[in-house]
Amino acid sequence: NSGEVPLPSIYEPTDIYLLDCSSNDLTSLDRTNFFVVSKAYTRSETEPTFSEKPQACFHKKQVTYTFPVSSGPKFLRLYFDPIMFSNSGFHEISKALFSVKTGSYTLLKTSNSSYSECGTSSDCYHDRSYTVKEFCINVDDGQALNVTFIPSPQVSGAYFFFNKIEVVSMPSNLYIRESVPLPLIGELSSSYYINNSRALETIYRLNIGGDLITPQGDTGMFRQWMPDTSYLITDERDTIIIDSNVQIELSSYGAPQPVYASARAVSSGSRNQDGAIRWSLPLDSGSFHYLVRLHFCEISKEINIVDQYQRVFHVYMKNQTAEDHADILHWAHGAGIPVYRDYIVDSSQHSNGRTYLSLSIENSNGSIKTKEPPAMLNGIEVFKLSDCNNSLAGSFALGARKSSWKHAIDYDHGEDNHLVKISFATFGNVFLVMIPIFGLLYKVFVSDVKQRRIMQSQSSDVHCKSFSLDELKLATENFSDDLLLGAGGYGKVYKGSVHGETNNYVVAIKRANPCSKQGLKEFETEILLLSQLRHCHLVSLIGCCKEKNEMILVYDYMANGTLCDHLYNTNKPPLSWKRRLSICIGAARGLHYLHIGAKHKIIHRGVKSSNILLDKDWVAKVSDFGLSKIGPNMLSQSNTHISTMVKGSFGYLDPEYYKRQKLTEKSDVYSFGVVLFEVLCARPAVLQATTVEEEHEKVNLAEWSLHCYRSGTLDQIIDPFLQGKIDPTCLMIFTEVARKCLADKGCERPTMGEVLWNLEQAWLQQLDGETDDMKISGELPVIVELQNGGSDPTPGIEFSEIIVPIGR
Ligand SMILES: Nc1ncnc2c1ncn2[C@@H]1O[C@H](COP(=O)(O)OP(=O)(O)OP(=O)(O)O)[C@@H](O)[C@H]1O
Repeated sequence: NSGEVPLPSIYEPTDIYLLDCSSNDLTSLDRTNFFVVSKAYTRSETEPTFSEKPQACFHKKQVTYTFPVSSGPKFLRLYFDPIMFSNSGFHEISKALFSVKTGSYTLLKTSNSSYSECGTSSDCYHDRSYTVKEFCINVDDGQALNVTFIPSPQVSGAYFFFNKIEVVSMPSNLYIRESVPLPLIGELSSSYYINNSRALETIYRLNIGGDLITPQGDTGMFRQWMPDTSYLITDERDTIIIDSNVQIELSSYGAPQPVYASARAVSSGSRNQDGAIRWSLPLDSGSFHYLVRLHFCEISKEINIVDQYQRVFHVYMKNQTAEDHADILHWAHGAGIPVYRDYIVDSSQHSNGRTYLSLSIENSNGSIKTKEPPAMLNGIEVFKLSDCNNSLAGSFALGARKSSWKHAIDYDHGEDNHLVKISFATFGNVFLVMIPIFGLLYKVFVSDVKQRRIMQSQSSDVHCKSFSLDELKLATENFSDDLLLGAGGYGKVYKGSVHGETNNYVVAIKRANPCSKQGLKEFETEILLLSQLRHCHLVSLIGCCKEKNEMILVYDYMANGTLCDHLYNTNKPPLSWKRRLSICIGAARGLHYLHIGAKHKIIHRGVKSSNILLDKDWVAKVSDFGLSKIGPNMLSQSNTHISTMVKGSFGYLDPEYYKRQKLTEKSDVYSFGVVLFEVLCARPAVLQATTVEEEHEKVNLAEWSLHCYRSGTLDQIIDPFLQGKIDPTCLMIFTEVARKCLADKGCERPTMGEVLWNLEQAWLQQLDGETDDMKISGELPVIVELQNGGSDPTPGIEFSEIIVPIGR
């Protein structure tokens, strides 16, 4: 996991292209046609100066720019300056709503909130630094690099703009090293592989303990390295900068010499006694994996391999051990030789719903009073990896400069728990404010700010196509009963067909019953919430209609209906165990995402097997968010929020929530435990009332399965169809986690992340334990991309994109 190939210190890119909209070469900014950029460009020492002319390319139509590059990995850099652009008087910035794609990858998507930090205010105008989005894309043999800008089809008058596009080739294997197993933080026993089909987005590139390194100072690829001070949680005065007193031998293009020539180390005079340095790097909300590269170089002459006086320390990420015995000399085989180590971090696993990467280095004896040289670090790079939908799009601020580094509210760990650090890096300036504040005040402050932000972001981020009533009448043959898929508390659901850009698409259309108690407010909550969520295991909302008092929601059509349709009271063939398990894993992923992966913590409150839908490939999608609660302040139950959960989901209801009105994400865990037993036993959560006295205890599945578990008779209630088909260890793990989900007290139940992990372990056991007979039982391959990085030989069908390419 370290790169040490000797190479010349400056890389010479085979391709360098710059499409610069401020250049005089572009006489017409209003280009309608696809065009090819063929001008090779060499970066000058200084950034080009800008004329008074408008300096952006923009259009209301989709435009593709083609770069005729050689095959291999490329840096693609997109430069945006909305202020400079909008001040030229050409366009209303709020309509600059667009996405950018290359090949099958969605690189970014703007929303109104992208411009909210400084909008078109003249305060921002003085700053000429761009927001730069940098991606690493692999171009296949014989292909060109196509960059497509797509104005939002939902907003009339939407247009795209950019100021520059830069394409620079990079050495192969620089970031994506296909066959190299990378440790997954939190799951160090498992390895993670990144292959060339993944696109990367640079989130951070920091010169730890050093100054800004401009693109011209890089090893030939024009990467910019920022100082780390904005992300430092430890007081800078408790760290020391060590400068090199050895010759540095660059052995790869990993980082330029100045990154290695200085490092930040734990100060022996630190007022913190814990001998650690901590950084906190905000990450995009959403469920992404990140590649974290740490650069090290031993730069003290005194430390050499034979000497006992060695520098050995710990590295932690997300409060988990990344390196127990970081030994730079040992890794690099000498002083002055740079080395890097790569790690994978899963942002959806963050505790408490925070999306940031906490990183710390710590002296090996955990103290500042060490005789050994202190822990040190030279550089950090962090890349977001494209997700299962080939998307990198996350929150994207263009109004604020250094977008990904917009602001971070975080608090230190360990002894400094009372310290709140708020860093605002906007408009090119960095303000660091250290506010000593006690826990309670912190909570009130953060929850208040969050609550307001949630409301603001909710209203600004809505991307939901508006359908006319006529369109939906046409789609459903005037809401014909022949097209009825089902009915729920909200109203009837119809199968329908709507027009996309090129084809017709099948959708599910949910029309509110005028008598439904789920009123306008709840209808809007569902739209606001679902339109911001996108995950392979959540059903996708495509659009809505609010015309003539109608409230209609349009979703992706799930061809295989609900999970419960396949478990009981059905003529459908029973599902195999592996299919059931893979459905449970998918649904657990969806819920796990809601709890900690989404922008704000969301409690579903309506988890049940009829709200787990199955698409044509049997991928599970959690649906029905009408009851969901969002945000940090979920304990305060609003009377206006109709709780059909209480009415409609008897059998799934968390006893703690029911008795004490205490709603936490563990209520979803309870309900999911009931679903797990439904899946295992193929019976409903609640049986129809029985007249046979001794059968009463069987009515409620949760109670009955716990009773059977305790009395050791669980095997008697398992679906007979599954007899002999479940690996015993798999069954043990499955029942154990299902049982724990049903614990009386929320605090004794596992988190959704733990449930997911256990189900994945059960899956692995099932695969391991399968006899040949089981394997040839006519089963379709069921695919699970394991959270722990375990690779499946036939990846690909577990995840699907939004099926209908309209709407969001
Ligand atoms: N996206 C979809 N694709 C296919 N069928 C769907 C879709 N959404 C809902 N259905 C069908 O419509 C039925 C009713 O769904 P709905 O979500 O309104 O109610 P529910 O979840 O069953 O009940 P409640 O709203 O009371 O919780 C479902 O049981 C399912 O059969």
